Amino acid sequence: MDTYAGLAVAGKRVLVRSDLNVPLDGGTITDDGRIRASLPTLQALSRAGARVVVTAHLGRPKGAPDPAYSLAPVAARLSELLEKPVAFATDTVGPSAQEVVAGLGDGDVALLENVRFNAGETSKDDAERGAFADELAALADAFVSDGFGVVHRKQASVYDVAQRLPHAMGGLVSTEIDVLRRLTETPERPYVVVLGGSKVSDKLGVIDNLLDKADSLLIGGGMVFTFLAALGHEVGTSLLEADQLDTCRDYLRRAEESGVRLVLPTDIVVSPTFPSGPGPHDATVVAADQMPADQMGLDIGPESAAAFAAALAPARTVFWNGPMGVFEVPEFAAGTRAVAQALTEIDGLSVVGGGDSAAAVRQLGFAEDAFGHISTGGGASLEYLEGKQLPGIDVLS
Ligand SMILES: Nc1ncnc2c1ncn2[C@@H]1O[C@H](COP(=O)(O)OP(=O)(O)O)[C@@H](O)[C@H]1O
Ligand SMILES: O=C(OP(=O)(O)O)[C@H](O)COP(=O)(O)O
Repeated sequence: MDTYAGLAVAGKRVLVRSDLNVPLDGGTITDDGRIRASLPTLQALSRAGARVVVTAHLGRPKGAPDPAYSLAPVAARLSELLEKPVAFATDTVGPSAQEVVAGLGDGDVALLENVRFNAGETSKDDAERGAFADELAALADAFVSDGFGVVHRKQASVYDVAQRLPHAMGGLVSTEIDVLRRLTETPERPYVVVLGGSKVSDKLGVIDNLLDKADSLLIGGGMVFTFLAALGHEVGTSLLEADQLDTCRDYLRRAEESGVRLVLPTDIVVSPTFPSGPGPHDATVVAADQMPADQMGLDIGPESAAAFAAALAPARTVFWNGPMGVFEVPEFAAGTRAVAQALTEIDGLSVVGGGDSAAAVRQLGFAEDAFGHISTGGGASLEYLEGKQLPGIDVLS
């Protein structure tokens, strides 16, 4: 077979946008789930005789090279998992990329350096993004969009490049969409959505639409403190979106009016500083309306974890994005563990979405098949569930 999803790929240079945004500790990958999830598409293309050129991002560098966000460790892991060499270009579209792509034989795989080292990738200016997409497109004859975790981003390697090359949807994106569609069409009720994590400014907005769709919304992680502050409580040095207080008040009012349960934690695990380095770390449980001014909230407390588990027990459909606390550190992992455990016990469809949420359930020792589906995209899943148009999907049709 020399085609992939209807695209002629044999002997062609095929640019694949994957989401290889994995958690790193120093240069060590702490969870390679997203790399594993990218393999079937890359293997299928390679088997079909394509010259596979993978482009991806890591973290949020500021549009210029930054060694802390290099994809070099990812290239090494990708090579191990594919059991074949992966040529690594030390730039994204420059001389190294051009040389690496020119050196590929049929079936070979290369990875380009972090696409977000280029300001054009994430620019809001169409012309600047387009100019960078031109350079990316010049490296290939066709494009496969397989980075589900970024399909909600209107970025050059996701959106603009698809306008410049013959393109197809990758198998990972279509599998993810198939599962999520079940949650939007006829979710069995009660339908509970659990939100947490640290991308608060990105994800607070999704509550707007989810209030019309879910029966209960459970709020944990860094998302909590803007709500607590909106209720007039002290939140110390916790994550806070100070310009979203009115929005949170509006959500609380609408939830009350519409009968949707919007559940906030009643107790919080606090610490004087964000934990770094090996512990033990100072961790104290306080009431959510009595946080000390000089401490930060790093997990939901035990009473809240039990309440969240109880709210999840009758659910027939659950979507969860965003850890309940800084799960990477044992002192602040209990809330995330309790929610994960509750998801494994429901009688219905449980979906965990997001790079860190997926990493959390694996790191905390849960078997992947204990959940209905583990999605590689958190923000992307949430925006899909909201019913939003996703630029990276729309551009393919
Ligand atoms: N209270 C908190 N304060 C700061 N960071 C938090 C808090 N709770 C959770 N986090 C962090 O949120 C991160 C994951 O957030 P996010 O990227 O939104 O999730 P996902 O990748 O699953 O979509 C984790 O690294 C975790 O340590
Ligand atoms: O980690 C990701 O999303 P997620 O944390 O919502 O799962 C994706 O790689 C997208 O990254 P971005 O949110 O920096 O665009």
